Amino acid sequence: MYQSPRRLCSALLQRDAPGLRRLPAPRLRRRSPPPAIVPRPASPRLLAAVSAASGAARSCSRTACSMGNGTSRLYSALAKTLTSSAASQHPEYLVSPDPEHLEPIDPKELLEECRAVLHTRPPRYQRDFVDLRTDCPSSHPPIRVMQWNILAQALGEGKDNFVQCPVEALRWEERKCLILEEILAYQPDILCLQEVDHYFDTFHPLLSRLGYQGTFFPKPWSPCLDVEHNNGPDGCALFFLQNRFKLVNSANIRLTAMTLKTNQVAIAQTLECKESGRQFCIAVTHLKARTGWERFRSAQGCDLLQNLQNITQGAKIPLIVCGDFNAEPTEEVYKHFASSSLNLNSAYKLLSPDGQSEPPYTTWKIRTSGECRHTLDYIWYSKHALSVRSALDLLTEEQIGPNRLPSFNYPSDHLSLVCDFSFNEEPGGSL
Ligand SMILES: NC(=O)C1=CN([C@@H]2O[C@H](COP(=O)(O)OP(=O)(O)OC[C@H]3O[C@@H](n4cnc5c(N)ncnc54)[C@H](OP(=O)(O)O)[C@@H]3O)[C@@H](O)[C@H]2O)C=CC1
Ligand SMILES: [Mg+2]
Repeated sequence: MYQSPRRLCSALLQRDAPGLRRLPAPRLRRRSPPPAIVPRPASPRLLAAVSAASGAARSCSRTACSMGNGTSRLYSALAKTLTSSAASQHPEYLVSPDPEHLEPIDPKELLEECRAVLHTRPPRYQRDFVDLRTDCPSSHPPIRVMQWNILAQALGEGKDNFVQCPVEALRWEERKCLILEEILAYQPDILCLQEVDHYFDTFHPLLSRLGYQGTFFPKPWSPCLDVEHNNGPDGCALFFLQNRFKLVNSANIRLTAMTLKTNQVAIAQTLECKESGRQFCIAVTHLKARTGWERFRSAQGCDLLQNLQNITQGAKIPLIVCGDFNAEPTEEVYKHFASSSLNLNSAYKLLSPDGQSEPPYTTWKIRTSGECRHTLDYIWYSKHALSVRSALDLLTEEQIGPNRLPSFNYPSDHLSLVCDFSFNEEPGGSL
């Protein structure tokens, strides 16, 4: 019998964890790329669970481990016992446990449990933070932002055609742990995700119990819904740590293109830092994919910029925009963002020697049509109000490997981007 979901839930039942505790900080370095690996040590007391999970995983057929089973159903069952009877009238993917009724999870414990589930996988690669500090002393801790298209489970299994990726590498019960491991390794204060099709059964309950407040906005006609055994629509999700920020306002935006409503969405939230009292706006989006849709993406980008102009009161409130723009830096939508009156810069350009070039790739996969290596994901920020203190380096080509992504040791076809921001000292013009 497949037992790993039950073992994973053991952290959920813990009663003595005081909330999110910082794990040892990842190493910081200055522009030196040793391709190190991070072993996944299994603690002795977890060995029984590890062997049960791996044995079950080995014997689990693709059908038996399809989306929405195991942990998903367990969480949904839990939710139905904890929330009002009205919840049971909704489809399974809309049922969410009430975090008020759930105990906090110790992130170290959850990380250990993820690593136990993943112990048969190849080791995780080390990525280092590159120190980008200029002369911006700040008395407050930085704000760590993670941008990541995590790959919708339904699209990965049913539509994306990653021809070099074995189906076993995509099994949700393990891929979920790879995603959580990445989040727990970098401990972002703010998490901006695309292609989330396990919000209600996985990310919302778990991240709530790690201290995050979450918002989800599904695509109106998610392509996930075309896939058999799907787990509901995919969409954008935004999480922030409740002990660091207070929500001031929140907007779910359905993007338009030339006045037409489109299938793409964004979430924009104004947050107030509890330490400094300073406000900023954080937005997440996922623009229309595929070649031939460049003008459509450009129009969606213009609509998003217009919305953000209003929300930031004409750039008075500092802004961070995370997204899978599905556009190379040569595209019109990129140019709109780079030249907007919102005064934005793209954080990952700062990793280049001259600070002017985007990285060579943020997604790398092999489809039936061939190899697709592109820079599509960005973290934009108000350059007058914010500074990037450090950024997480990308995986190297050697680390990504010949079969590209996703793989047994990386769960998505897109790399996560992570930056530490601080407010510039002069408050003139910013709230
Ligand atoms: N019922 C209805 O009336 C409607 C239904 N739909 C459904 O939505 C789908 C399109 O939705 P839309 O939001 O425009 O989707 P997009 O074209 O934006 O792509 C959807 C997803 O497919 C991935 N993708 C990109 N390129 C490829 C590729 N070459 N092969 C496989 N997957 C790829 C994208 O991933 P990434 O971003 O990582 O590249 C993205 O997450 C339709 O196929 C239909 O199923 C849409 C509108 C109306
Ligand atoms: Mg995709």
